[in-house]
Amino acid sequence: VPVLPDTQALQRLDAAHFLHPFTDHKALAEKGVRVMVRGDGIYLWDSEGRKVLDAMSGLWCVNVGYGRTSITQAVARQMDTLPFYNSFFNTTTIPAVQLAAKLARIAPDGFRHVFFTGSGSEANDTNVRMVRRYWDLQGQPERTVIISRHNAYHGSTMAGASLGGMSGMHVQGGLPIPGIVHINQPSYADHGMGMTPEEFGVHAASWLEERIKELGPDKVAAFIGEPIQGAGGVIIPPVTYWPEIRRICDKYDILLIADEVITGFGRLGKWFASEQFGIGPDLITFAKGVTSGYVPLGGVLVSDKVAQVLVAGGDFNHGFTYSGHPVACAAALENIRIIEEEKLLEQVAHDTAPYLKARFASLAAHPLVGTAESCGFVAGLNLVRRKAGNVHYQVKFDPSLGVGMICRGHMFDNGVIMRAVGDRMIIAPPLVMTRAQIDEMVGLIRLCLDRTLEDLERRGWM
Ligand SMILES: Cc1ncc(COP(=O)(O)O)c(CNc2cccc(C(=O)O)c2)c1O
Repeated sequence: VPVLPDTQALQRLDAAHFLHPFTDHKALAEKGVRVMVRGDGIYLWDSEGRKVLDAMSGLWCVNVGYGRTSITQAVARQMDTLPFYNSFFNTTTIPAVQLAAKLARIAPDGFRHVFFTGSGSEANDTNVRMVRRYWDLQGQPERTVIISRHNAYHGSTMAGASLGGMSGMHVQGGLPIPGIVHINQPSYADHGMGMTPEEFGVHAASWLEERIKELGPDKVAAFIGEPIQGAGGVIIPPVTYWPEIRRICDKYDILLIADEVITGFGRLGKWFASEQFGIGPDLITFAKGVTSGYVPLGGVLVSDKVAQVLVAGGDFNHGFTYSGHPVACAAALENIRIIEEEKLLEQVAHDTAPYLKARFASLAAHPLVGTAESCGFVAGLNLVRRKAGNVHYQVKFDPSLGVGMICRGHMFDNGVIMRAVGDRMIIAPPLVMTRAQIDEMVGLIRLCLDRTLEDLERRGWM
């Protein structure tokens, strides 16, 4: 039996030296950080030997599951041969070339070029500079504004956080940077009262046209959106939304960026979600699932429409030390090979995502659950004080009660990891999950919902 590390010693060192992302460090130091030690398949073990089902795939990213030694071997081989070389100054490396060619093959039609970065945020920063360069080369340099949505998540760099619509991020650091504006999000539950979902999808897309007219079409460079909003709480737009967005972008000749950092690489049963949502993007952001998180990698798939202008325009003065990092690209190549060899796209699309949909939807019967929806291997439910057949008449908890975080605490204590966004509980499980494991996960979630209900009743909040 492996010797368990000294958790307390690690917690003390962590509290003394490690500034975590999006974290209240005083609160964390009091509670003590949880030290994750090992992963295998869909399970994780912490430094106390506790096993937990990782229904969040790390951070939406471990698509092929933990413990893939073939990725380890591919990475080790590349590290032994050439651990790093850059793609500046007319040089390249074999894995970077092979991955670029592979991505061109699996990308939607009309995408034959890729710009590599180290993360999704850097990929969205690349998008901002690329679309502005595109319009400059097109003789319309005043087209600089990018429109995004409230409650979107596009990263944490200055441009990534500005493209995002999280007010809690904007108030820290004087964001958004100039030239980035937001329209409302296509959340039927929050804004669709009195309309059918289909009517609402068209209505929500009309907010884009309104904003374009306000700004002046000749000032707008691009619109960016996640096919489904992830970190915003799994907001699945009505089917009429994206085709209408595409129509409006075409009408005003505005570039369309699909941020597929979460939805890419099989999470919705296809390499990319853009096709099934009818987005027809000009640029596609990717990261996370491209390597299943084993090594950091991100990038932008660039359509022929944009690439030909960029290539004809001479130097594009942008890029990063790790753009096309050979070890990250080697990890991605093996990750993609696993997805292909195990036919994970087909398995998710035709077997396990439909199964997950039915099992997850059964949670809507729970007294605490308002709605429970899924799209591929992303799913979200909302915790409500009073259920109602119509989502607009459900009674929410006072957000200050932090019911979502209470529920998440019960999840971890009972061996499953879910993400809480306000009072919405989210899963994005590894694509390798079997039907039996889906049953196990949904059973654990139901148990935790019961524990949460008991907890809230004890507090007198129901
Ligand atoms: C759609 C989207 N776009 C860009 C990014 C930024 O990628 P990087 O983090 O690699 O720079 C993301 C990342 N998404 C993300 C990152 C961190 C936390 C959570 C959460 O749900 O708590 C979500 C994302 O979800």
